[in-house]
Amino acid sequence: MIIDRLFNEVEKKGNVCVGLDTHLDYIPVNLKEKYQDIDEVLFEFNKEIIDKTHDLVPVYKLQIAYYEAYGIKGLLGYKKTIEYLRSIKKITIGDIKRGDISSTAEMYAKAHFEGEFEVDFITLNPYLGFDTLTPFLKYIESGEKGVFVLLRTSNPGAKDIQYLKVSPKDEYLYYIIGDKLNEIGAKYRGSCGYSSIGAVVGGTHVEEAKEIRNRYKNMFFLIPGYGHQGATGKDVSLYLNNGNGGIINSSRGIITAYKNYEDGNQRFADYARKAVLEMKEDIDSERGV
Ligand SMILES: O=C(O)c1cc(=O)[nH]c(=O)n1[C@@H]1O[C@H](COP(=O)(O)O)[C@@H](O)[C@H]1O
Repeated sequence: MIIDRLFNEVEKKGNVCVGLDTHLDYIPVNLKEKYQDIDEVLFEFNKEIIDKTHDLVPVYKLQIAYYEAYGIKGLLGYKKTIEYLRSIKKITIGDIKRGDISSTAEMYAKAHFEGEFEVDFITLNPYLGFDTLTPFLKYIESGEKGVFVLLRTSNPGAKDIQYLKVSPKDEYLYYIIGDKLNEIGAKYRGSCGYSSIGAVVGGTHVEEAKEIRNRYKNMFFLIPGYGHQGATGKDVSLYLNNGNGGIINSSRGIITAYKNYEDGNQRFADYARKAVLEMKEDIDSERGV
């Protein structure tokens, strides 16, 4: 199952997920001048970073908005990047955060679990209801695919809706979502004990971290918020379980790290590697393995 593959990769390479949220402003001018088309610029930047980091990390996440924003050429850059990652056997997450009625969700599943944009995992937004997850289940059942469903996000506005207290137990809304995902996910557990239906839990809020980890023992977490949004190795480690059970995403903190150095424009991928190594060290010193 895909979740066993991810678990095993985390055992070997640690928890860092490189976020390829590639804004054109993040790309050094010298690289932009070298290529004519946006798809080439996006891909070549991503490829250099991938080539310098793939031995250190288990997984890459691409937030699709950064590619959609540049139209068809942008999406071509997305496609080329995921194809490259898959060709070198890296696990890919398409951060698409979709959620819609089931007939439409069926097409989202087809769009991102098959064809030109095929990835191993996608992110989903459950706020239209749990029936929106159904079209993805046949792919998860095949063992090849997995999802990370938004549970409690990293942004300050997470408190506006996700923290509303709801009946019958007067608990935060995100626990209602978590309990249901846990129930649906039980059918899709791999031999590692985790389900291919995972959850997104922002590392920026730590108050309930232990409770969330203990309540959802079989749920694998995608944990964003490290670095630019303020979460530290100590914060995100609270969501891990014996050093596994979660991957920690950093996007700007890795791909724009070069901007802090005088020779960064020429060596952006070296500085991405350095940022990954520092992040790994920070997490490894806290995760208790
Ligand atoms: O689903 C996500 O990945 C996600 C959920 C969340 O709660 N917060 C969050 O920041 N993200 C994504 O994680 C990435 C964070 O980027 P950086 O803040 O640059 O590391 C972006 O791609 C966000 O869209």
